[in-house]
Amino acid sequence: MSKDLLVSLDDKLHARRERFDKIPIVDIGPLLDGTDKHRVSREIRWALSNAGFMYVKNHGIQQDLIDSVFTVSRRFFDLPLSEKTLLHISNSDVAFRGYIEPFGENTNPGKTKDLKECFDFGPERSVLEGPFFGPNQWPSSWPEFRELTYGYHQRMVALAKKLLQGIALSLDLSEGYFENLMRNPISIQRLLHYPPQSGHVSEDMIGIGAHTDYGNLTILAQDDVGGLQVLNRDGDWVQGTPIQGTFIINIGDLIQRLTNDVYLANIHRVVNSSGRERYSVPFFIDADFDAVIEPLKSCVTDSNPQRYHPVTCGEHKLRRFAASYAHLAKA
Ligand SMILES: O=C(O)CCC(=O)C(=O)O
Ligand SMILES: [Fe+2]
Repeated sequence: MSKDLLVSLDDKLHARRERFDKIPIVDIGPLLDGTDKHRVSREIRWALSNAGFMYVKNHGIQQDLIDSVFTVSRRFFDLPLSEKTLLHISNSDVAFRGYIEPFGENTNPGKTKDLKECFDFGPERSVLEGPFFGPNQWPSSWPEFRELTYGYHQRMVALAKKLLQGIALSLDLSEGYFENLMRNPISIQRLLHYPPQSGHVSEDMIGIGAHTDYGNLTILAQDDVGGLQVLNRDGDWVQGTPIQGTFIINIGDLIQRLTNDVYLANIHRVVNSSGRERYSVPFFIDADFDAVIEPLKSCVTDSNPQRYHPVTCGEHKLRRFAASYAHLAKA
C-alpha cells in the first residue's frame, strides 16, 4: 500500500470508526417511494460513517437491463486488442473516454500494476468542451452496444441523484442540497474486465490496486465471481461478496472532504483469484467541474477541526487522474 494510503488508514479509518466485518445492506425502497426517507437516511449514515460502503436493494433498476449490459461488456472485451486499441482513451484528449488496456491505469501508483481493462464513456458531447466533457468513442457498427450502455448510464445518473438526496438527509441537509453542486456534473460510466490470477498473488499486480474513489458517489454492479475487498478499521479486508439484486454504493474523496471525514471514502481493491473472468460495471458521479467542495460547517467541531481546504471538483479529479493514468504520465 502506498504511503499516502497508509496515512489515511491510520488517521481516518482506525481512529473514530466502528468495526464492520460485513458491508451493511440498506433497503432504499422507502427512500425512492418516499414512504420512509428518514429511516433510510439513518441507515445510510451508519454505513457511510463506518464502512464508506453499503449494498442497496430495491433500487428499481431492472435485472434484465443489468444482465444485458454485462452481456455486451463481455462481448466488447472479447474483441481483438487491435480493435479495442482503436478506441484508446489517449485519442480523446482530456475528455477521458475510451479503452484502457491492462496497466494503463494504476490506482495505487508506484505500488500496484492493475490487471483490469476498462471502457469508459460519459455524457455525450459533439466536441471537446473541456476536461471530462467531449465525444464518446463507440465501437463502430454496433449500435446496440451504444444504446444499451448509454441507456444504463442515464438510469445510473437518475439513481445517483436519488441516493444523494438520501445522503443529504443523512447529514441533516435539505434533500436538494447536492443539486446546486450538480447542474452539469462529471460522470463516468465504466465497463471492467478482470482476468483471473493464479499462484502466488502479491500486491505488486492485482485486478485493481488499493484506492479510494475520487468523486461523490460510485454505483457498482458486479457479476457473481467476487473479488472486491474493502478495508475495515483494523486493517482487515472485508469481502464485497456479490448479492443478487443489489448494487454496491461507496462514496469518494469529495464527500469525505465535504463531511470533514465524518463520512469515509474507504480504501478498496479487487483480487480475482477465482479462476474465472470477472466483469463489473461501476458508475461514478461527481459534482460540476467548477463546484467548490469544502467542509460543511456542521461537520467542523472542536473535536473535529477543519481538515481540508476548499478544492474544485475538477481540480481534485484531474490531480488524481494525472497520478494514475500511464498515458498522461508519458504525455
Ligand atoms: O470492480 C470492482 O468491483 C471495483 C472497481 C473499482 O473499485 C473502481 O473502478 O474504482
Ligand atoms: Fe474504486
